[in-house]
Amino acid sequence: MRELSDANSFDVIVIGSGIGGLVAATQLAVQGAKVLVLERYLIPGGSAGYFERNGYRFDVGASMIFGFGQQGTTNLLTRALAAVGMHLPTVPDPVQIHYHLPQGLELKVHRDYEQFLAELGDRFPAERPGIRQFYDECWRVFRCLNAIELLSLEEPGYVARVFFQNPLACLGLAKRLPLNVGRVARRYLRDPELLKFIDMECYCWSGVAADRTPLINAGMVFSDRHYGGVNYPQGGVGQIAQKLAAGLQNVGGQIRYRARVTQILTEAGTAIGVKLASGEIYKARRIVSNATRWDTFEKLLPQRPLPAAEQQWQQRYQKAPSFVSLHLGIKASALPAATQCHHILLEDWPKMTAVEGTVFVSIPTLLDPALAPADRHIIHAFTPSGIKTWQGLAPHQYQAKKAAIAARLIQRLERIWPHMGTAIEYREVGTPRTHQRFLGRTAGTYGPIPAKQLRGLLGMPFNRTSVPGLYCVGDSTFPGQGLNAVAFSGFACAHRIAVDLRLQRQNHQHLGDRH
Ligand SMILES: NC(=O)c1ccc[n+]([C@@H]2O[C@H](COP(=O)([O-])OP(=O)(O)OC[C@H]3O[C@@H](n4cnc5c(N)ncnc54)[C@H](O)[C@@H]3O)[C@@H](O)[C@H]2O)c1
Ligand SMILES: CC(C)=CCC/C(C)=C/C=C/C(C)=C/C=C/C(C)=C/C=C/C=C(C)/C=C/C=C(C)/C=C/C=C(\C)CCC=C(C)C
Repeated sequence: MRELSDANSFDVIVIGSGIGGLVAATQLAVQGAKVLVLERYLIPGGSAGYFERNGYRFDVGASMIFGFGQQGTTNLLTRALAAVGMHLPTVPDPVQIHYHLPQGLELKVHRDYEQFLAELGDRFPAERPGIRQFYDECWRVFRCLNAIELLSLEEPGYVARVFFQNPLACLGLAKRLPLNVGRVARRYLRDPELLKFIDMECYCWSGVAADRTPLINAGMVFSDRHYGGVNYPQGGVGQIAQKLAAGLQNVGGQIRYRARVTQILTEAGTAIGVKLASGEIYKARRIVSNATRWDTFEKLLPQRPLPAAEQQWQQRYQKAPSFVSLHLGIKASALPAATQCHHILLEDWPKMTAVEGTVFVSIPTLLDPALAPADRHIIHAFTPSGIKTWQGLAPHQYQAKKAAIAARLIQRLERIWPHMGTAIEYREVGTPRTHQRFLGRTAGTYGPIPAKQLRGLLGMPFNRTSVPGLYCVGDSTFPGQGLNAVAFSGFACAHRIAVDLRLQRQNHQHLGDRH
């Protein structure tokens, strides 16, 4: 391989600027590593990106944001930004989700825990004590997490330190790592409709029902929504990545856009660099992939047989379907005054996990009106869809299929907001093909979901891989999907690399201060 100038060699190269990649990059840069982020798209953020049309600023995907609290240790987005001197004002969302479920089950998850329990208890009076016991069990997980420094579980020094500092919290977590929500829910709850509701409470962020959803993750989601709360970043979700990227550059890191990595280069089995579509080569002591595991091992390392650990992982985890996303700009008059920002619609329980079953709706302009022209709102309605049915279509067939699914979605939205259809001023439809193309995620997948019932989070890989020098970050690593979850993965990955590159000792105090 030809000699590279100093400008082309780094301590760490991060492939992709999703939130996972950016958190890893910023954490390493503040510890003095020479970091380069390579992003194939025009702006940073990946699934947490945005696009602008006709005066509307639409979020690409993520919109219900955890991790922006002000206290504890689980407010990882607040911390990641602060580490590079950044702050993002947010707007508190008073209701996490307004559910519209079968048999007229209308329910709001209030930011106030007692108000939520009271509303759920009114619907299932006989289950009041069990409801409290179940959600309190989730709080126990959250309190353990929120009491400890959150870094790499692959680093024995950290695990020993954190255990010594807070043995009860660590034992509490260790005990619950192998558990799924379903088992715990059935311990306290009996009513079949209530158990279906718990399935939906899990499915809408984990992509699977309660039986397959790790309790640790549920502890985060079901408690943080009442603790730090769900908070919408002012200026849109895209601001998180914009600020992280700006912060990265302020602390000496570099980021390049339109820089698609086509290959991870190896020497004697060790990852040593990357090759771009342009033919340019960059080298680094460590390579981090924020692409999904499928893309990393099947596309960026195609010349190698799939490592045994990855084969095993692929048997345990499968690709969650992608989504069809309907982005609308509507006249504000179509929404009644007390409308909430996030909604979930389902008409038949058996369709919960089916393609076009559950509809997710986000109306971020209720929290930040500046995202749309005056007297207008943004509606982002999305529903699961697999890529197969979108492939091999002629352009007119593709357009017709998009129009048909948009019409079906609008009809379903009209059951809640009857004037929606006539209030639409702007419309754009994204499909699994769109997500695959713009996010570089194979089949446009939402991320890995258990292919069968697993032991909680125990099967989820950490950041190191079986290829020396290569690490993964983002939602195909522990603890999975979610911006706050991938932020954790970014902190953990940076920590493991800092130890491997011996950055940690000189900077430990620095990192510790920020935690
Ligand atoms: N909260 C919500 O409402 C919501 C909705 C959708 C998604 N999400 C979350 O967003 C998170 C995604 O975060 P993430 O960090 O794992 O990944 P990501 O997919 O957001 O980011 C990966 C980045 O890598 C880039 N990339 C991929 N391959 C590349 C290559 N070969 N060369 C250069 N760049 C490349 C992509 O363009 C993208 O910017 C998920 O956890 C998901 O759950 C949340
Ligand atoms: C020493 C000993 C003994 C032991 C040790 C133990 C330990 C220490 C352990 C630990 C552990 C840990 C640290 C863990 C961690 C975890 C975490 C951080 C987690 C997190 C999570 C998060 C999550 C899951 C989130 C998620 C979210 C999401 C996904 C969201 C989404 C949403 C959606 C999609 C929806 C939308 C809706 C509408 C629109 C309506």
